Amino acid sequence: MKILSSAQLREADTFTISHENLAPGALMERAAQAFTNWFINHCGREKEVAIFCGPGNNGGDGLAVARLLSEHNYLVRTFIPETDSVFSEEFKLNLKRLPARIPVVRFNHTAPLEDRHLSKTRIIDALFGTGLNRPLTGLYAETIRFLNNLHAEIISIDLPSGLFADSATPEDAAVIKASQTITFASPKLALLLPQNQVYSQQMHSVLIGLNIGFIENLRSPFYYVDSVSARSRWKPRPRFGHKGTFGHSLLLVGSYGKIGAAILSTRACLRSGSGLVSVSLPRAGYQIMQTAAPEAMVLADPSEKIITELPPELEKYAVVGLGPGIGQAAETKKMLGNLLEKVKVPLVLDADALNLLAADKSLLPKLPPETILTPHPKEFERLTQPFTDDFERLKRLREFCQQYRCYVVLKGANTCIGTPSGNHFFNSTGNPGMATGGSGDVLTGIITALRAQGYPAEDACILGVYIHGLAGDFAKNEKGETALIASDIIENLGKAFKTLEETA
Ligand SMILES: NC(=O)C1=CN([C@@H]2O[C@H](COP(=O)(O)OP(=O)(O)OC[C@H]3O[C@@H](n4cnc5c(N)ncnc54)[C@H](OP(=O)(O)O)[C@@H]3O)[C@@H](O)[C@H]2O)[C@@H](O)CC1
Ligand SMILES: Nc1ncnc2c1ncn2[C@@H]1O[C@H](COP(=O)(O)OP(=O)(O)O)[C@@H](O)[C@H]1O
Ligand SMILES: [K+]
Repeated sequence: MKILSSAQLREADTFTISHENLAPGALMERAAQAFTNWFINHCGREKEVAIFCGPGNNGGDGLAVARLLSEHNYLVRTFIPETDSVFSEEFKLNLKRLPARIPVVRFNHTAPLEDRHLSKTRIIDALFGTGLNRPLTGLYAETIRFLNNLHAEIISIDLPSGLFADSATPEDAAVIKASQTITFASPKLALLLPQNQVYSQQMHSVLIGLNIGFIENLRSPFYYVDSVSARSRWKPRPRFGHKGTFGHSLLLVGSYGKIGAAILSTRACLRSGSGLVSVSLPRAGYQIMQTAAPEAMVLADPSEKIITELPPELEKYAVVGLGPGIGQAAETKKMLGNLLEKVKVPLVLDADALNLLAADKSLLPKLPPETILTPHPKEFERLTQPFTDDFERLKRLREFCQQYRCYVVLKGANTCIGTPSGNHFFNSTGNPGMATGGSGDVLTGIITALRAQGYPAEDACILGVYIHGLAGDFAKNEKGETALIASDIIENLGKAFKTLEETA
């Protein structure tokens, strides 16, 4: 799914209205209906609903939602800040349509709102959406601070008011802190970035019937990977396939004390469909690996504690995955340099392989084209340089991928995959339970296995990250977030792949 900017959404609104000859307010009615459907499914009638409406079309949505919720027997009040803003036509239309039974409270100061028991209500924030063009001041800022201080549940329509959709919001700006944002037509870029997490704990995107053909022709470097887009990249295994069809993965993983990382990536690789898996690891890990993963073939490095050498016949493997648990010893770094000189098959680099690259950036131009790197934000910062905000980080990601013709999987909530063509794919699966040691090693195993099976680098990254998160979500259903460990993700890979297989 494409992530559209505010300007593109405006264009798509205008095109849809004129192309489908929609009556004034008809598209807003669809949006309000989509929001209301979500609300009815998630929020009971036990609490009163207080809807704060701004002067533009976001406020118009709020008024339409007030009418629809009242028709569904919710107790609703609306609140309109009195300023010298000009009300939009659709705001005025929906104000006219508001049934007389719904109170409209106009206020020019928040003090009189103190005794309206708002902390016991559910707040709907319809002050500003994608039309915000400068930080909020005056009564609007005061209203936002007042609402945040209530510590009530706030549900934002389209965007938390005060948040810029496509660029960095100034740090001291007044922005609603929502528990949920129900966003229209396309997830907004700002809601996918960690720096804005305080403004919306959850985000849910709903469709409002914007013209599909028009959206297909819009150009955007940003995509959201949902179940439909993940499924479209998945390929069934051919009936006459044999283990040779699905590739031979070589993993170079582990060091003394970190053989666990090697086991996690190996098991994940086996569970993700690689035809064969070989693991090269320090001698200390040989027996442990043979016992922990009998399906894998094990090659022991001459060194007891670290990886110092490349196994022979690199060309017989379909892919090489390197990094989890390897440490940063000088001999291991030499082996990495050697690998970059010799390797002719796709590479997946993670963890200390990335730290070794960061410590000697002269190795970066030697990365074979289409190498996949899977850093967490700190590792990415070491590879590039510190950034002031997440928008700058996205820019660095784009530049890095283009400069080194590589794919970067920037891990975290809504992991972002950068590609050499300048695109960014944000993942939709996963949960904070996955923030636990070893989760990343599992991801390396998955992506390596997908590359072994012949998935192009872009598909291997997108599908791998999606499946990893989906398995994490299944693990969360069983164990909850707190107790979740990386092995639980591996145990749920079967269920995750099966979900794709059955719905593709
Ligand atoms: N278009 C459609 O058909 C559909 C649109 N939809 C909905 O509309 C929303 C977008 O609506 P929108 O474009 O009217 O923008 P919105 O966010 O309500 O605010 C604009 C108003 O705020 C003002 N303003 C801006 N910044 C300000 C500031 N800092 N401080 C003070 N004022 C400020 C600006 O006036 P200005 O002062 O800049 O002249 C203008 O009056 C979108 O998020 C979605 O919810 C859906 O219903 C689907 C169909
Ligand atoms: N809050 C979160 N939501 C979704 N996924 C997360 C979250 N936190 C971490 N993850 C995922 O867990 C993995 C952690 O990887 P990493 O930091 O490399 O861990 P490790 O080095 O311990 O294996 C990444 O794939 C990341 O996307
Ligand atoms: K809003």
